[in-house]
Amino acid sequence: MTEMTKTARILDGKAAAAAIKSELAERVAALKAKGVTPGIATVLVGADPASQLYVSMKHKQSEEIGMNSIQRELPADATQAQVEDLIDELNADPACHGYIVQLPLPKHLDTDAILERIDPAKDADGLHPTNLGRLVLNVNGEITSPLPCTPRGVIELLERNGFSLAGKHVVVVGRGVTIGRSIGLLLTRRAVNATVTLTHTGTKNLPELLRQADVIVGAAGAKHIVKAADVKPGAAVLDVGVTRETDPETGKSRVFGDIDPAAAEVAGWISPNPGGVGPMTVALLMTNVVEAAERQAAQASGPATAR
Ligand SMILES: Nc1nc(=O)c2c([nH]1)NC[C@@H]1CN(c3ccc(C(=O)N[C@@H](CCC(=O)O)C(=O)O)cc3)C=[N+]21
Repeated sequence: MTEMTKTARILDGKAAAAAIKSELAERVAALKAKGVTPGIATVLVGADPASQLYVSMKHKQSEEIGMNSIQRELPADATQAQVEDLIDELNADPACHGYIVQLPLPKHLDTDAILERIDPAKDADGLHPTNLGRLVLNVNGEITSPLPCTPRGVIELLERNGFSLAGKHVVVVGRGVTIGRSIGLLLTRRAVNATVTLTHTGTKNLPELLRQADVIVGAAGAKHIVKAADVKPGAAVLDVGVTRETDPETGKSRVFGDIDPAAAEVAGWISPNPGGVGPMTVALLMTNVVEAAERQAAQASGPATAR
């Protein structure tokens, strides 16, 4: 008797992100031909090394596809008023078509007030209350406002690998705004047509629900909360969770996902972490800004009658 170890196909986020970036490079070139260089900005408050790394990644990749990148920094002890002045400045800057405020912000700042101050048309994260509200209200029509990046990245990663979500049951683990709470708004739109169950660390019958899933999105930030035994054979499993632990013996920091690695032997598809949804988030962040620039350019040259 031969023992076969099945291995899931990889949802390669780096490859899908590279494809998106080459498409974006063409759209950037088309905008430049019309005299518009799409500009992305980041606001970093303080000098957290992980945040600095993430921000520099975003600038490097934006410049690679021909975008203009604007890097703004404030000291860790910046006041609420200083951050809000910078937001007002970027809102008014025609060279900045979209931007993010890198999270988390220092604890003394009112994060919600800062995020709500961003011009919704320039909201590169797609998480401004106005943009989330538009998603809630518009189930059928075309959406002409920025969309949440990571949820959009998850959907693009599946679709670009030939995985159709129509009619599928997606079980999402995690209720944070960046993924858990917002991804259902995209997945249940008629254009995608998936069915969504939103679960979290307080869900009592989580294994039972997971076993019914055609797609599992692990975004609770709870180490290995999704066990191999809870994955339906052939299901697509996407790992978006990040849990950092310091090894007490070596003192080294290690990163764990929400998915038990043994799930790869049961799943049909698996997105690695790193190399999965992370690169997609950056690609969709840039997509939001290019789309914002396209809309702002169209408005500037549009008919003068409609008001
Ligand atoms: N306003 C705001 N918007 C964000 O989108 C946002 C944020 N704040 N704060 C922090 C988190 C984290 N985040 C990541 C994006 C890409 C990778 C990524 O590409 N990771 C690589 C590995 C990169 C590496 O560590 O070398 C990967 O998964 O393969 C990771 C994390 C965006 N965030």
